[in-house]
Amino acid sequence: MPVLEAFGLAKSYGATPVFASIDLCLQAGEMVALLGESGSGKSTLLNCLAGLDEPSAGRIRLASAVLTDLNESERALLRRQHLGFVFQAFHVLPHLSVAANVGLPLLLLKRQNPRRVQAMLDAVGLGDLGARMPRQLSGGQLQRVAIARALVHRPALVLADEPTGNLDARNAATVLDLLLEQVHAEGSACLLVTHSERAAARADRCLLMTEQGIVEHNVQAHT
Ligand SMILES: Nc1ncnc2c1ncn2[C@@H]1O[C@H](COP(=O)(O)OP(=O)(O)OP(=O)(O)O)[C@@H](O)[C@H]1O
Repeated sequence: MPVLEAFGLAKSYGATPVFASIDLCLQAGEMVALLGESGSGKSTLLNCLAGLDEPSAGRIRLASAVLTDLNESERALLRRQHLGFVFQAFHVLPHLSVAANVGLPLLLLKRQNPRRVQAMLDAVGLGDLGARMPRQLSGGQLQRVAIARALVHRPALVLADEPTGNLDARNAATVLDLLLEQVHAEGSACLLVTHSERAAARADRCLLMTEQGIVEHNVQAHT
């Protein structure tokens, strides 16, 4: 069964439509890139899929729950259990150590597990840096912390919004490869919003947001 299914999603602000006729299906363990012009509604769609915003029409099923039938507190619980997030601006908490940041989703679920935290730190190449504070890390390292945190609780779905937007080309490639590797290893699905065809080419498949809805998109592979 797919991890995420959306049917006929539409979103308007007042009389202004942002998107319409969005159908989407993500399987476990696949990273799907979502491209689209600025303002086409990619971030708004991610917010709807995360249950942070409500679509004007349509239905979303996430991890066998119908998200669009849930109230706000039920959506918050579903988000905590089944979603991981990676943002452009890292969103690592500055007053917590690297290990505490990675362990936060487990703490919130009352499933603390230092061995799992260490395994995720090892997986993203930060095995020796768990005791450091975020200010002692580079941008590329901070995004690796965010990837470890997004996956530590084995979420069904990871939503990544421009995760390499603040990184140089070399760090961007490393971070994307790590995200892809971890998504494959952990069996989560990942929706990667990006402006970069180069980033999109690293995903398992690529979609394009258009005024007619979402369509499959072929990207040229670059290194
Ligand atoms: N709260 C809001 N109220 C009214 N309009 C909004 C609101 N949030 C977003 N919009 C509008 O919805 C449209 C889509 O915005 P969104 O940020 O989802 O696009 P995007 O594809 O993610 O853009 P970018 O690639 O530039 O980040 C834009 O025209 C934006 O101005």
